[in-house]
Amino acid sequence: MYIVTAKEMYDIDHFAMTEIGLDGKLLMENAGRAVADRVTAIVKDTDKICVLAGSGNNGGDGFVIARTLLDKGYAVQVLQVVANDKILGDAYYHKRLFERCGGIISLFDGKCTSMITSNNVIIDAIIGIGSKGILREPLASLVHYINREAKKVISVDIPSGLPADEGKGEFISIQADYTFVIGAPKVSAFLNHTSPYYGKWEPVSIGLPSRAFKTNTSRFVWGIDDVRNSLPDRKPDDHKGEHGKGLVIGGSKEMPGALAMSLKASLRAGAGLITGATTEGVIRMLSANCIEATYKELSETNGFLDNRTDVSLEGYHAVAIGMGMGRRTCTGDLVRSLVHTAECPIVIDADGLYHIKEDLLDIENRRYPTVITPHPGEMAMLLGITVNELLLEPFRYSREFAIKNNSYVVLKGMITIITSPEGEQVVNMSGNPGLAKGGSGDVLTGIILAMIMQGQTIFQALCNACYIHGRSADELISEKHSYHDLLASDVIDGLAKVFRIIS
Ligand SMILES: NC(=O)C1=CN([C@@H]2O[C@H](COP(=O)(O)OP(=O)(O)OC[C@H]3O[C@@H](n4cnc5c(N)ncnc54)[C@H](O)[C@@H]3O)[C@@H](O)[C@H]2O)[C@@H](O)CC1
Ligand SMILES: [K+]
Repeated sequence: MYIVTAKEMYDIDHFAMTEIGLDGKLLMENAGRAVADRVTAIVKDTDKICVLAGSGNNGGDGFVIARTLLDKGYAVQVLQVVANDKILGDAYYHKRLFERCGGIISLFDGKCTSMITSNNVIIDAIIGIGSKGILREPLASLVHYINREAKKVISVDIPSGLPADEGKGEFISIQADYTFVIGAPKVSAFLNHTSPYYGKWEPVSIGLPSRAFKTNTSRFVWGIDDVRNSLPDRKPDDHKGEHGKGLVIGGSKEMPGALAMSLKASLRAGAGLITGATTEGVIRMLSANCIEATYKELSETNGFLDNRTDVSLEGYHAVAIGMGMGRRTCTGDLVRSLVHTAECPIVIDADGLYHIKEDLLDIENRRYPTVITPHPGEMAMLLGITVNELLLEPFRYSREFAIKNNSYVVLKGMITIITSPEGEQVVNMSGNPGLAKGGSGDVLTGIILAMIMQGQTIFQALCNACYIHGRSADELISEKHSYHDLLASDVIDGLAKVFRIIS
């Protein structure tokens, strides 16, 4: 499933019409019918439906929906929210079809709000992705009224007034209960501040060819089929070396568990051999608990790693660094020197991110893949901006950082955005609020480390790791756990089921 900006969606429509030859009226017919089909699944035969139709093609979709529902026997009428002379082109064509089928259209006079209260389902086809700036009057007041009074609101393509793109914090929008997105979800369906306006959303296909999407966008949602297609099988004659020898560097006297979580997750996610490099004290605590890992003792100052040991990375296929190591200056020296010298992929997480902020050039100049896995607070810290600024435009900030610093960025959050150094972006939607706990990130880093040693591309490995991590939490919530009690270590145990589902 692709994710589009408004411009990309217009380019896709344009491509379908000019390069493929699909007629705009046909696309509108397909859109309206597909939405009407979904509407019939969520309304009752006895419901009274009011379609609000605006001036553009979104309004045109509304006329098709109204005609289709009328034909199916539903009590449906249209409230046209703009003057007659504003309905033009394909929308006018479909308005006429609706009228000729016996459809009734009322004109919104700025007051006739009884249409909203006397119908129990509102279909919002006021404005789609053509919305510019903040909604003007009288539509702004109408939207406020609907949000206050309407019973069930179903938006067509996007809640009217909501921006399709990121970077816009001020708007007046319909609060939908359901949104049927036309062709592909828009970027705003994935942002913290705009996604709640969609209610439950679902894409509907209108016959736009996949060539049109491939040509015009490079952003998509990673799903289980993508995992199945890219995760390499384990062959009967494989040996442990073929599944990667990974090194996890982290831990301190204050946070020994973070390292344990990454080690165990990495082993459960299929790594061949995993070594934990940490302080003597942490090794003593963990070794009985995580017996499948091996350990390497590093030098320390008062229980925190320092840079006095000469850490050899010879023979390791990938390294993860940062979890539970703390923010002592001596530890920072170790992180920066390893990032500088490691001749293999390196995953930097948690306090490791804090330490690299001082010298991002170390990352930019690396000749081997670098993966950073920040949550929004860490990403904002790396960028020198506020979390609110980041969350207003997470796709743009991630892409700019990844390209500028030649690194893969896994920006964790309600949804996770994975960006390659070339700017390709994937969204992972598995996972749930039960993951908002200490240790979840350490588990994800462990899974990432394992995945990047399994012979997929680094980008696929990151997408698969995020999907698998979130899916484990989803399976656990659907069975025996709740958002409240789920622990990071449960997510490690849940991996067994996810791998069985995938294979
Ligand atoms: N081939 C296509 O382009 C297709 C488009 N489709 C639909 O068409 C929509 C896009 O259509 P349009 O580009 O015509 O645009 P819209 O229908 O989204 O809205 C454009 C209209 O809204 C008005 N408007 C914009 N900003 C406003 C504001 N702040 N306050 C008040 N009025 C404002 C404009 O004056 C314009 O008349 C999509 O969202 C989708 O629903 C579908 O029918 C499928 C095919
Ligand atoms: K709409």
